[in-house]
Amino acid sequence: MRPAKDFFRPLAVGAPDPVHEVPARPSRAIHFFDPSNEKMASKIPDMVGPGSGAPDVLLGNLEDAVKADNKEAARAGLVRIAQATDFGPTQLWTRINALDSPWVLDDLTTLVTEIGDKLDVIMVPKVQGAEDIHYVDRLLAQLEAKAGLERPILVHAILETARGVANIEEICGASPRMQGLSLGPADLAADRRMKTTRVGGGHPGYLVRQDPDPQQPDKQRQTYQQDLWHYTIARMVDACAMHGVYPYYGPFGDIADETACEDQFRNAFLLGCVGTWSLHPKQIAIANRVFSPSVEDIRHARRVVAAMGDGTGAVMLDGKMEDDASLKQCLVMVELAEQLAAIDPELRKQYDAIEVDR
Ligand SMILES: CC(=O)SCCNC(=O)CCNC(=O)[C@H](O)C(C)(C)COP(=O)(O)OP(=O)(O)OC[C@H]1O[C@@H](n2cnc3c(N)ncnc32)[C@H](O)[C@@H]1OP(=O)(O)O
Ligand SMILES: O=CC(=O)O
Ligand SMILES: [Mg+2]
Repeated sequence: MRPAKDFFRPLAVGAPDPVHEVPARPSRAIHFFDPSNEKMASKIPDMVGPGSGAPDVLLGNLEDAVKADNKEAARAGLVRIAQATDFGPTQLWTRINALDSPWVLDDLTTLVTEIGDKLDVIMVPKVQGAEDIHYVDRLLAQLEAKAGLERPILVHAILETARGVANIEEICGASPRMQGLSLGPADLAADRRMKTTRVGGGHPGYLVRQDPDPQQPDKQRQTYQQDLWHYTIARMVDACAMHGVYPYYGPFGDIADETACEDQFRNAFLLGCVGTWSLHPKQIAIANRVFSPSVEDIRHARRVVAAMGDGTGAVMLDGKMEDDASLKQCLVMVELAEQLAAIDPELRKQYDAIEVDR
């Protein structure tokens, strides 16, 4: 661990100063694309915001899902797209190859020196502990200095190994570059020897069953499917909140099952995640819908804010007690709505039309 006095010092001479607080930029949908897939790549310039259908983040993926033979083409494709595109309010992220792969060094050196001024966040897969973040941190500082960048590129870790989960707090606090964490349910399931073969989502076998009725022992008992990812997401949310970084759900691989995708995203939103991945264009609308507070929630939150006056004491609203703590819950919603309204004109219209009565 670096001592506190050195934590915010640049790790290379000439590198930009680290940020002291991670900027709270909306990132409801982190939309993955394969820059080596020409058809997919050709759609990216038209997916840039502002606009309600746009993802908040476009992510050029270089790791899993890109064929080994296409790794170099993907890297070069991302450089081409980034140089040719004005991303406006949309963030540009990339997912580099794993730190033990033969491609990652070239990913970092090429991307930072060629398009470092366009890249907001680098997603690092299969992070095992703080040592992985320290490696990337120093290398990025050296490359930023070489490229003459004026702002630091942030780092996002994917949580997809048991060791990564065990080291979650030290990963979140490893560097001022840490922007957030995503759940990697496919790799994590494999690493933990879980028995689901799905990419995210539930499993019908993971359930609890209603107790037997002693009066009717043969009666069919209700079962309730449980969320396989609850424990991991809850840990992520706490570790991220503790370190002032942001938690995200990850991939939902059953592209056809939009209902279950929405449910999984909503569970993550309710628990504290700020966004999720979108693998297919139709998942963008789901993510944008789920990770934007509803008009009803914002109306209620604003009513509580208005009713609470100076923010202390207790009041009754619609038969329910509101106080300093519930006011803080409501302010989380109101602040998120303000950030989203700044980049999403349709949401702004909806939130602006809310009338607040006592
Ligand atoms: C476990 C993990 O690591 S998850 C993260 C890694 N995985 C990924 O990044 C996967 C990204 N997504 C994909 O590769 C694809 O969406 C697939 C393979 C899931 C499905 O692809 P397809 O079968 O081509 O989907 P589909 O036929 O519905 O595509 C419809 C259109 O959307 C385009 N499209 C599909 N996915 C994307 C995307 N992610 N971004 C932009 N456009 C896309 C297709 O090119 C197609 O264009 P067309 O209408 O001009 O023909
Ligand atoms: O990279 C994502 C995963 O689920 O694995
Ligand atoms: Mg993975």
